[in-house]
Amino acid sequence: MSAPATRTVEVRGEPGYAVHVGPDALAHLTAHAREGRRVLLVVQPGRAQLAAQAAAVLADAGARPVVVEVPDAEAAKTAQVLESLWRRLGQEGFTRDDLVVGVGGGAVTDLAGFVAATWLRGVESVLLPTSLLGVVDAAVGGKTGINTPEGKNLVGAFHPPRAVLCDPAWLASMPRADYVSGLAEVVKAGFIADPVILDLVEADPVAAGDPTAAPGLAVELITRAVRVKAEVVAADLREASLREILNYGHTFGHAVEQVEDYRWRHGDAVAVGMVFVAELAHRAGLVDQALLERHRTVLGSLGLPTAYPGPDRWEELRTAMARDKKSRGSTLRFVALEGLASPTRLEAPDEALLREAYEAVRRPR
Ligand SMILES: NC(=O)c1ccc[n+]([C@@H]2O[C@H](COP(=O)([O-])OP(=O)(O)OC[C@H]3O[C@@H](n4cnc5c(N)ncnc54)[C@H](O)[C@@H]3O)[C@@H](O)[C@H]2O)c1
Ligand SMILES: O=C(O)C(=O)C[C@@H](O)[C@H](O)[C@H](O)COP(=O)(O)O
Ligand SMILES: [Zn+2]
Repeated sequence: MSAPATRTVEVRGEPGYAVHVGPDALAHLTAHAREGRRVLLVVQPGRAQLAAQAAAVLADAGARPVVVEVPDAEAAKTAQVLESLWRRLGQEGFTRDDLVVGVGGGAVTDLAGFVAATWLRGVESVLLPTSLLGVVDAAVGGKTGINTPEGKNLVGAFHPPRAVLCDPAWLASMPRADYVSGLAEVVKAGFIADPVILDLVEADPVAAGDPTAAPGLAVELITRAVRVKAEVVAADLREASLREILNYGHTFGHAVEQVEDYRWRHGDAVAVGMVFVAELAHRAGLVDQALLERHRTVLGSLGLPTAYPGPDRWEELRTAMARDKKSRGSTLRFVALEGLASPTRLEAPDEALLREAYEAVRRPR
């Protein structure tokens, strides 16, 4: 089977940047290596081989790479880890001309991006996402940050990278459940803006869930989702309004993650969140029965959860939703659809409808 060609999605901005997806992605790192340029590679455990390849590309072009491994997953997104990276940059004498490169999943690209945003009030970053969620979501769009004991992503900055590079072959080692969870964000892009994504998944959900067996489909789905995000963040980097559509399914999804003490995968929670808000929008007269059911069939065909059964946790979920970043005062605000690829806001929905939507996602189908 021949490897798919590398595709490039441009993210417009000042400055803009490119997202390269395909087998030649790593070669684009050379464009960011200058003679003598110091480069801090912030690396997730397990990604040392890729980091070594990236360091070699940089060194061959005359740059001076420094490789630092950070703790795995959310343990990387702490003030302590951030401080240790600032100290290292100081010890190595990094200046404003130098570069930070993140190698790993979304946790590391968030951290590396925030180190770059804060060192000397901002140096350049290049991100090498190695998870599906990383390439279609976390690494693109300029949101960087860390967690505090009070919650996720509470400290951060908008600091777009200078490039995002991903060879889908890097994703092959991902556990299947994590890959499928990342597909929830791809499906989200389908519902809010690009229905071809839904058609592709519906045509062959097995292939869509297997980047090794179907690398061409993986590149197609990834670049389509990246294009949706690129268009949105180019128009509204700081989430003044339009960018909120990327939060489709996240109001209920974030609440499930919180109530479940973050034991649920993010994409799994977003999948149930999309079904919840589709149920809500259906009851509000915005979404017809066919579009509602399409949520269940597309997500379910990939093996994503479409229900949140179990004991009644409505009060906890309702409280968690009120703390959503999109809330204003005590008013709940949802991103909903008023038709396929036609996102809108659903503000202060009737409490009875909210409860009905919850009961609908409590019942497994
Ligand atoms: N900035 C944004 O806009 C944005 C958007 C979405 C998510 N995020 C953030 O991204 C993070 C979630 O990203 P994630 O799902 O990539 O999680 P993650 O970075 O924690 O990675 C999940 C696990 O997968 C492993 N992993 C990574 N690449 C792998 C590979 N190729 N093979 C095998 N294992 C691999 C990691 O080591 C980790 O154990 C969260 O912190 C979230 O807040 C940010
Ligand atoms: O990039 C965005 O904007 C998003 O909303 C993308 C989401 O999929 C993602 O989960 C993001 O981390 C949510 O951001 P946050 O503002 O809730 O931290
Ligand atoms: Zn998300």
